[in-house]
Amino acid sequence: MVSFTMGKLKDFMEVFKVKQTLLLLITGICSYLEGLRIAGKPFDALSFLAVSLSMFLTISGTTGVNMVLDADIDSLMFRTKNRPIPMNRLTKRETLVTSMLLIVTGLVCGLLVNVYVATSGLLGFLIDIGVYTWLLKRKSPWSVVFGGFAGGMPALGGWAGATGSFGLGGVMLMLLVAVWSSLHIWTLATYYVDDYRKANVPMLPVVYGEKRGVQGSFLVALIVLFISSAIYYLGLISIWGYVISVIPLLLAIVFLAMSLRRGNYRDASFRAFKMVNMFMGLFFLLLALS
Ligand code: HEM
Ligand SMILES: CC(C)=CCC/C(C)=C/CC/C(C)=C/COP(=O)(O)OP(=O)(O)O
Repeated sequence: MVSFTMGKLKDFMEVFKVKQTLLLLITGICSYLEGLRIAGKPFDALSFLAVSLSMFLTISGTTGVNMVLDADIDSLMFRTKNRPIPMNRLTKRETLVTSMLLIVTGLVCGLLVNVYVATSGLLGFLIDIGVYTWLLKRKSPWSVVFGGFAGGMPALGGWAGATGSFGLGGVMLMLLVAVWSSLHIWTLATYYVDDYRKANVPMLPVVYGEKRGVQGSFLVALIVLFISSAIYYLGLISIWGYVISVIPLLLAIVFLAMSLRRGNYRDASFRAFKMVNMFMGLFFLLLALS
């Protein structure tokens, strides 16, 4: 019985995409801490716990619903074919029921803090599942430009949990993550372009080619650099926090620019993917520490 439960737990951890959920949670928690600093409010353990739990549960549940809806695509792609649902280690039904329970519990936790935290959680779910997964992912190369705003919701909700409203700082941090999401996925999709093509997912590099995938990533990386600079000028992150976190982003920009001359689009995109994830984690951790 115990091994069965441990096995199920491991499968649910995979369905909830632990690494992605963790970085999303980091953006939300660090926005919360920065919001407290800017608002001059004291740290309140109960509020912090409720906001963190709300985000963890809604993000995990949303990812689980995405996995249920994408199970057919996942079974066709090398990168995702061994996931729990395509491998019949979890049923769609148990995954959907568990995910929806997590989302509802997460939204209630959010409401315990304020309506803004709950609203950002609900928007994250609706944009990820409604706009990205259901409406656009199988139809448009621009799906992630809109779906990325789901990724920005934890940052917005964290800020609102601390300050009591969606302030300029929260909107700027949300925008950073939302725009960064296109860079995050287009670098990955350029590396896995054959996989996405096999599954008929019209990601940018599938529709317009790998070079366009790199060009799109390069352009978005410059926009992310601009938004991160604006956040620095708003006084939300210190100069050393900004400089340290921007280094991997600049490296990604160099990798992408060089590949436009050398033609090694895939491996440059994969290296850029790792760099831009490092940028995101560093930026938010140093935002909260500075
Ligand atoms: C529409 C927005 C997004 C899409 C479509 C997306 C998609 C993906 C995909 C396809 C992967 C690879 C997963 C795998 O191979 O198992 C991934 C990994 C990941 N994502 Fe996202 N993601 C999005 C937003 C975000 C956001 C906003 C964050 C964090 C702020 C994030 C953090 C991560 C992390 C940390 C990983 C693991 C990276 C690694 O394996 O090194 N993602 N994402
Ligand atoms: C507050 C709240 C609920 C926010 C939601 C945050 C969130 C889960 C963002 C991730 C966005 C997303 C669509 C990832 C899955 O992409 P994919 O299906 O293309 O990835 P895959 O190919 O690896 O399955």
